[in-house]
Amino acid sequence: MTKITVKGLEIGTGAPKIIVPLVGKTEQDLTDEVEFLREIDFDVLEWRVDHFNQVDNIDAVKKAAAKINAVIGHKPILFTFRTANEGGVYPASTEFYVNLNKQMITSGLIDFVDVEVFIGDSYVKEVIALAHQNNVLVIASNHDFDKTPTQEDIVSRLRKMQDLGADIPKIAVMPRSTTDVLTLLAATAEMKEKYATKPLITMSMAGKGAISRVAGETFGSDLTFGAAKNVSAPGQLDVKELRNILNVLHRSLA
Ligand SMILES: O=C1C[C@@](O)(C(=O)O)C[C@@H](O)[C@@H]1O
Repeated sequence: MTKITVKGLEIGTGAPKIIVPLVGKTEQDLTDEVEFLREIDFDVLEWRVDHFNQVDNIDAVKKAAAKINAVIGHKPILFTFRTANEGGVYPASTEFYVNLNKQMITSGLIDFVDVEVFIGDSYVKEVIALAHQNNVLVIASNHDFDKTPTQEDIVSRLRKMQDLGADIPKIAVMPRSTTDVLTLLAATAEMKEKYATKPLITMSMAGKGAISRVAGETFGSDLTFGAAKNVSAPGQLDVKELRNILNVLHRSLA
């Protein structure tokens, strides 16, 4: 498995790295949240731009990204527009989505971009190619807020992302039962042991799935999302507690 190093952060070795989402609505909210994050121990910042009230104004998006970068730019920054189909808050066309991502990829302000794999293979390939030309890494993603697909289906989605050229495949699914949580963990382990050539991110959401957000080093998920101020999905743990649990588990595995 290849590890990835971004801004000195090694992904794919040791305890899972922590991504903290930023979900401010206004430029002021974002500024306040980012200031607050200065003092927080985390590894990657995710800007969930679909929450931003000026997301339809590319100049405003770039201006906000520059402000975020000025404060947190020593850490990797992940730019994510989550579509409404997959749990985001701003309904947008595919053209809007692709254009926004392309504009940000060439802005020099981000390290990672999140691309939803089911937006269409040709769009995904186009965005990945542009990202790689601009030294931006791609997290390909898929979210099911309703259910947990079968183990086979989860593995096949992760493999598809990897085959399309993503640097990190990611899937988030909703459990309806404890067995669903096991399905996600089993799919993660299968992907990791049999197919993965890249770091992975997987999680089972909500309270029932929270165990999957701390168990990545055992099962094969290399990054995990934790909340500093606000959660961006159900089941995210407090970032400080999350770091403690990850470290405790890491020590037991060493
Ligand atoms: O894809 C993900 C994972 C996530 O949905 C979670 O369950 O932690 C949170 C989102 O902000 C992020 O983009």
